[in-house]
Amino acid sequence: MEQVMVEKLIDTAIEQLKFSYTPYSNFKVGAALLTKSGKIYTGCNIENASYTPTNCAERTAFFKAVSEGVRDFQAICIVGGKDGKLTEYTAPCGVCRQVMMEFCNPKTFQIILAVDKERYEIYTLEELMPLGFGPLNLV
Ligand SMILES: O=c1ccn([C@H]2C[C@H](O)[C@@H](CO)O2)c(=O)[nH]1
Ligand SMILES: [Zn+2]
Repeated sequence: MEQVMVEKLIDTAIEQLKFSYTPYSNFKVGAALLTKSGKIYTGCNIENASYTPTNCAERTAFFKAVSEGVRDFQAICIVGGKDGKLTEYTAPCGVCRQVMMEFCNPKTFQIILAVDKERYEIYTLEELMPLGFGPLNLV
């Protein structure tokens, strides 16, 4: 992916931190999900007083896209930190990795973990979900 697109995804993910609803953990996460046609779906984490209904930023972005009929995913950028302070990489939780397995090609889907535009790492889904279980296993 071109550097300019990586930077746009990082900026977009950081912008979402302001929408993050986290009265319980104060851990704010933002996501920017890029489709193959170049559209970006955004997401933030949304917590709940009953805790388990909490939705991660990544799944918010995926479900927004899928609910609009869009499933041609290319990459996702994730940023996060306590009180919204970005000091370390925030990697997707296991549930979000499983949702990615449902809709993305593990060999090509790119996961960008970022702190800022100068500090980021890019992984494939396969690297973060080795031996994952997905739709092809049911064929
Ligand atoms: O990759 C991650 C990891 C955690 N969270 C959220 C869930 C919860 O609101 C808070 C603390 O786990 O961070 C995400 O949105 N994405
Ligand atoms: Zn998650």
